[in-house]
Amino acid sequence: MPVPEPARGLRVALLGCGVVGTEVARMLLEQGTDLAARAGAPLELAGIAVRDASRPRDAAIPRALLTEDAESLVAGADIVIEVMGGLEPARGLLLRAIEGGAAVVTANKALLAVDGPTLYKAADSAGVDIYYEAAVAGAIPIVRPVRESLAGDHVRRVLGIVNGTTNYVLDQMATGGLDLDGAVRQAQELGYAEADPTADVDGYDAAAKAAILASLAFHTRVSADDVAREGIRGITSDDVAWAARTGHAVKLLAIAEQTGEGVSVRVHPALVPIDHPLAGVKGAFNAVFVEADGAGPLMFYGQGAGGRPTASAVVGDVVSAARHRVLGGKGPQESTYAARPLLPPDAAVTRYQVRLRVADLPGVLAQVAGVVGDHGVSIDTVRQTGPSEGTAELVLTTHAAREASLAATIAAVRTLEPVREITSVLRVEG
Ligand SMILES: NC(=O)C1=CN([C@@H]2O[C@H](COP(=O)(O)OP(=O)(O)OC[C@H]3O[C@@H](n4cnc5c(N)ncnc54)[C@H](O)[C@@H]3O)[C@@H](O)[C@H]2O)C=CC1
Ligand SMILES: N[C@@H](CC=O)C(=O)O
Ligand code: NA
Repeated sequence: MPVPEPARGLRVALLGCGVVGTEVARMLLEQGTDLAARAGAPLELAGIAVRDASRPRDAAIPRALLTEDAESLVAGADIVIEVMGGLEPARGLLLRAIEGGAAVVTANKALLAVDGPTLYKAADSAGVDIYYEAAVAGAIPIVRPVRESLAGDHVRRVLGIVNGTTNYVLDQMATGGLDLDGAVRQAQELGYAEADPTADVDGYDAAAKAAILASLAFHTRVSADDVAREGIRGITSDDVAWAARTGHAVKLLAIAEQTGEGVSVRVHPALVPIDHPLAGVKGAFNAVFVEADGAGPLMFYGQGAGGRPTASAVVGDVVSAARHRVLGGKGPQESTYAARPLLPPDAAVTRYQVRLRVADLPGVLAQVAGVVGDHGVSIDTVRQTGPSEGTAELVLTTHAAREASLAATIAAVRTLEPVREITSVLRVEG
């Protein structure tokens, strides 16, 4: 039997050698034999583009591979991996890689949520792959299942925790371990946070991921600007403690829904009942629920951040792209044929928990309840604590109401004479 010709090695260019890039390089170098067998050709790490090649680095990174000339590295590559982050030069380098005929793999959700369509169109025209599993929920296979496994189904809703940093921070606040700033610092040290962690804290990172997931799930172009976004900066330790007292956990949720009217995508903190599976998602773990007509409910769970888990998703994509180089073919392209209308943020319908401090006088509860009812919002439960120093705390939980009705209700309640303070307004989900 003739001995098969060894396949030509594929030149892989790595852009960025931070938390994720270091682990991608380690996997490519340490698992070369297995990866070559799975891809059908050796994956040769041709170089690693960095800002400063003289900086001390992990011992696994061969100095000879480091270059400060990303443009030249990209020019000769079969597969380009972008784990630098940021919009530029990442976008320009990826476009040049695609135009030069390379397949690209990126973890850069911020870029994809802002200008993904430019990259998808370029990849389509050049007939090359663009893969981005690591861009949503780190190690969890979610992009591929939504894009490929559910391509025959009708997805109604995607709901989940897609930011590891904020989940870690809320967890620390709940256990009394650290305050928001201290927990964010620790998330940075653990490699979960973005280069600028305000992207995590203020919900931009989760909004980018929600936009990518909604685009895939609903075959409709959704960009970061289309997502109603609220981060966790306003969440206090008191909110977290009250949540526990009323049988909830505070979570930063990403919710993408398709209704008869269109598509709504939002990111905000919410109270999740303590017996709901999302309430049990701890640390930097993520979980995503997908509800589809045929499949019914699906749940995806795993590590949403961190160097090695994210590198797992990146290297998986590299193997897929390499297989296409060896065997021919191409992965799926962007699908936006449905072009569903995008609904305004205040069209969302959800339940709310409102905490307010009121004067401890007879009839106050009836007065508040009357104003709430006048706005078409119905109260599910009321809880009162106090009195203390002449005031009592009311905790109202509503039935499902439109965001716009709730906003008008809160504005009216705030003007009532006995109302001293609206302490917090949190959505209740799950
Ligand atoms: N850290 C995580 O858990 C996850 C990160 N991601 C994404 O992966 C990407 C990388 O994230 P990290 O590794 O955490 O960031 P990082 O900040 O640790 O690493 C980025 C590296 O790229 C380098 N870099 C930036 N601009 C460069 C340029 N022009 N030329 C050469 N090198 C350049 C930086 O110096 C840095 O070392 C980002 O897009 C991030 O959003 C995605 C999922 C999870
Ligand atoms: N900063 C992100 C990293 C992964 O996408 C997070 O905390 O989830
Ligand atoms: Na993923």
